[in-house]
Amino acid sequence: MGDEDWEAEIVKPHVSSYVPVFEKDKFSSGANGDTINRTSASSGMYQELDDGRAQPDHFRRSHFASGRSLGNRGFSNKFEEDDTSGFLKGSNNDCEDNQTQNRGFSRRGSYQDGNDAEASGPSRRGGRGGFRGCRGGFGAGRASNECDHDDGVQRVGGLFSSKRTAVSGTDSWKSEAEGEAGDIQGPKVTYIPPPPPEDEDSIFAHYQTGINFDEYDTILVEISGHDLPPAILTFEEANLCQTLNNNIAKAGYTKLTPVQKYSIPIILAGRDMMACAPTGSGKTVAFLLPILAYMMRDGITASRFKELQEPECIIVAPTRELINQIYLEARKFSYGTCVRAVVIYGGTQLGHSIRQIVQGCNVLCATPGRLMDIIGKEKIGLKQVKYLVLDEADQMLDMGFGPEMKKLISCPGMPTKEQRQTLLFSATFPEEIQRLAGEFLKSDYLFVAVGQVGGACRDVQQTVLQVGQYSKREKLVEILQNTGDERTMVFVETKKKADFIATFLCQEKVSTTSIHGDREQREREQALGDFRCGKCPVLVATSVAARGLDIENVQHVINFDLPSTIDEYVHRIGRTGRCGNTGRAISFFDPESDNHLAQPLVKVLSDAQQDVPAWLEEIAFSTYVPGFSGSTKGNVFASVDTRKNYPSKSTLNTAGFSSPAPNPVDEESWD
Ligand SMILES: Nc1ncnc2c1ncn2[C@@H]1O[C@H](COP(=O)(O)OP(=O)(O)OP(=O)(O)O)[C@@H](O)[C@H]1O
Repeated sequence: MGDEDWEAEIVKPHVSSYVPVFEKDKFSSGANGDTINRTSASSGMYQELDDGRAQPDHFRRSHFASGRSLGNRGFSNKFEEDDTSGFLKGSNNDCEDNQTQNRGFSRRGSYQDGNDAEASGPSRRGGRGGFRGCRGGFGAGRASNECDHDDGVQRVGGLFSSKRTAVSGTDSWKSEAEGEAGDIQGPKVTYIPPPPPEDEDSIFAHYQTGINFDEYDTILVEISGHDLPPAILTFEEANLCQTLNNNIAKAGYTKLTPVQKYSIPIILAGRDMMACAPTGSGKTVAFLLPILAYMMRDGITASRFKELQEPECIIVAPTRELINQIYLEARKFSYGTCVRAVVIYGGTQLGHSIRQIVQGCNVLCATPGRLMDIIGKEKIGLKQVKYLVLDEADQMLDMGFGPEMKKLISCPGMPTKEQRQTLLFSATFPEEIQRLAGEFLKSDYLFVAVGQVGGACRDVQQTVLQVGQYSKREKLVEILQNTGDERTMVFVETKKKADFIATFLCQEKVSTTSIHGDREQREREQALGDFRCGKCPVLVATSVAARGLDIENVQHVINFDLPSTIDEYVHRIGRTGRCGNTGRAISFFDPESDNHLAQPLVKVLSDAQQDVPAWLEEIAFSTYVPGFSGSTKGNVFASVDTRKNYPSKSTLNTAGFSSPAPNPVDEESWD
């Protein structure tokens, strides 16, 4: 049975006016004649919204579970399953591929931008068949990822939703919001995210570094390029202004992480760079601090009286939640200064974004779609851009976002790469993407690799279990029974499956919420909030939550479905084991669909000194994967810098590294 059938089980396909799917105790899907029985406890999995759309009610009652009693576990008493499939069937019509999404209704009737796809159509399926698992496989990333291609339009089956949030009456930008949909027929997006708390305690709230924080010093760092500025070992050596130092102290930072030791002086020296460092090792601060330091040094101040706001720094990231998180970090470290950070992202009212900008904007944090919208509306000028930061840069440059990024750098007014500083950060950098980056970076950029390029965070204990797709739910419940109230992210392949698994877990009395691209922005933020605060200790997510999110106390990541690429695997499991804390990742490996990942998975596991199951090694060695050449053993770099003829230097980033790094001009000392 294909994914489409899987997804169909919770879908009332192509309904334009909602008929409760589980109106009767017994739902006959018709097409296949399979039946779903439900107990009264599971009644009303879907609720009708006042705009006629169906809403899975785990969203409403995701906190209903008193504790996490899983006593009622096992789903045989809930569903009658097809013996052979283990999955409930509905109509086969509702496959979630790009074509379908581009044309018609998804389950909730929301019309989905084809770009915002996970398991996106042909390329995704094709990826299963061919080799896409190895990092370095061009095009392996974006096509299978769910990100935020924001055009600001909430598409609802070609109809305007009747359920709208009121726009404030005296909204001078209302006309802009009206125009948000542009040429595309669709309702305007009116969601205005609540402002973040303003009190100092909230701004500087942070979590503790973990027991392995000092272990970062033992990671090998490799830098390549000419004229490397010396690394710094302490915050003091960065010579930041007093306000920044105060903010660093309030944030609870006492010691630099390796990527910070190298990136801060490189950026302060005005160099372009590409930095690859493990998930959770502090890349955000590595670029924010030197940028803010520059702004402080140059006396940059935000002015709400300027007609045209011209930010000095633009930061882009692939998802709304991630860019918001980066913004909160920027706000934290610019606290008490005259530098103003602003965040804009899709799924929110365009007028709101514009209002934020006109109040003064030095650091503009944006998702690509919203950024291009704002630029198109001439609400910001680009002439002053001194810093362009691409976080999750490999994703920002791949097939999905690459064209938009190219448009950005060729926008009228945007300084050329020679005139601006461009900074690329990620935990993964496939070689092909590194080559594409040349268009964005000055030719003498520096490449910093902390640990192995694309390697997994060593603080995550990785386990791979062989689980066929029909046993996955049972296994999931079994694992969650043992994790108690610990925060767990469960990654699945598709948006529909995310809904289904979340609903299923709610039925099993596990407080669960979900995040994926079919949910409205308000719901996404609510879900993340409920997960962060522990109200819902389980978050079922698609790849939209795979990268960058920094959530305290995520102890577990479960790959219910493995992703199509190894790079995404590395990002997903990196939601735990952050900042020196330890975490666990359990992945369900289904030999029916995941064999293409076996080789890169073995490599990632062994490089991170994790146990590699014998069965996985067997599959890896029996599966021919063209193009995969990575060693499966040893502590070698997979790839560092795709440029040839650039000197590189490896150094142990030890705590006892008490003098500045060797004179970088002395290239011989690098080898
Ligand atoms: N020097 C430091 N001391 C203490 N905590 C730090 C330090 N640097 C960063 N952190 C904290 O570590 C956490 C992870 O940082 P960050 O989100 O920047 O990681 P990242 O490398 O960007 O991860 P990812 O690859 O997943 O995006 C954050 O909570 C951040 O505040």
